[in-house]
Amino acid sequence: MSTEETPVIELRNVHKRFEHRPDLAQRILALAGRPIDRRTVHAVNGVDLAIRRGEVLGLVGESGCGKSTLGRVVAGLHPPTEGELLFKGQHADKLRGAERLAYILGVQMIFQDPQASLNPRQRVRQILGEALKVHGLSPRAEIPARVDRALSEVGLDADYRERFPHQISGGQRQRIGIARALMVSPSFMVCDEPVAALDVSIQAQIINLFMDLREQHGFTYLFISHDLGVVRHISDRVAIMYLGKIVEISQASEIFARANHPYTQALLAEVPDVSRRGRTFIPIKGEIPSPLAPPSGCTFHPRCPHAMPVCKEQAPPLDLIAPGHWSACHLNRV
Ligand SMILES: Nc1ncnc2c1ncn2[C@@H]1O[C@H](COP(=O)(O)OP(=O)(O)OP(=O)(O)O)[C@@H](O)[C@H]1O
Repeated sequence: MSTEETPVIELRNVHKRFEHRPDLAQRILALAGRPIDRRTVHAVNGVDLAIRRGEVLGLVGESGCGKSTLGRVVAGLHPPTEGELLFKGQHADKLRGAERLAYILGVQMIFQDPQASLNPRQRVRQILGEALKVHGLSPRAEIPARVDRALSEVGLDADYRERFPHQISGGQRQRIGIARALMVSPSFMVCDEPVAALDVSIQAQIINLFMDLREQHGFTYLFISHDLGVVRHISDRVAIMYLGKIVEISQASEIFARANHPYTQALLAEVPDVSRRGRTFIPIKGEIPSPLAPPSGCTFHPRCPHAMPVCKEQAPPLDLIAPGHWSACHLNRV
């Protein structure tokens, strides 16, 4: 395989498990002697995924299905519990020194809540310059000019340099988060619900900024969102996640025109479509089960309108059902 074809990121049978985090009520009950629930949360449950250079891969699914955890695994913030993570064809856990730094800086994460991810006690120039200083990536004298360049790339003027995060609006704070990522010249961005906390009008501006940056720098994006409208707008391919697994993946146009998996079909049916007034709104039956006790077989079977006996017993693998289109459903096997 030539370097051109090597995916930027490749996951091979990646799992991420956590010890269950007790909530406040459970911690209070534990003080009274009630045993703490020590079951394991299987947040990512055997994901195979290759992300190609320059593509925008949208990752969609309901809250709690493991999207953020998968994004953090890709960005190197969570080591996989099991399976392999490759960056440009090299095993991420074997990278050392400059190669490890190239991965850690090359894959930047943009978070939903820029307020929480920006140090409230630092001015914008300090927030933006920090990684360059820590890693000795630039002579100190050159940092202010690089800060101004990054601010200009995200559409902010140099006046923002001296401000603190609380002196900036939500949309502008997200621009600062993106400028901070740009400072270390990444090639890949994991965007975890980056516009979910913003007003709709601001959302469009930030999405346009992501697309402009992609054009200028050739970035690759893993774009995590529960909003199919946003994902449809920007993605080349879309992966649908359910209880820690990818259940369908294909070109975005294919997913929206010919969704195969009953879960994807249900998600699409949930998107209110203003252009088709009077369309019936079909919510997905029931709630997403807890990853502490996932259902047997196909984990979607308790909510699936087409469930068959085999669905309760065997987990369907991802099958190739059309060129570039994979879906994990027993209906494709009967
Ligand atoms: N550090 C952690 N410790 C324990 N459990 C965790 C941890 N991080 C995530 N989880 C659990 O893993 C599961 C998947 O969470 P994750 O945040 O990845 O889902 P998500 O699809 O991104 O949801 P959301 O959209 O609500 O952020 C959840 O049950 C969550 O409680």
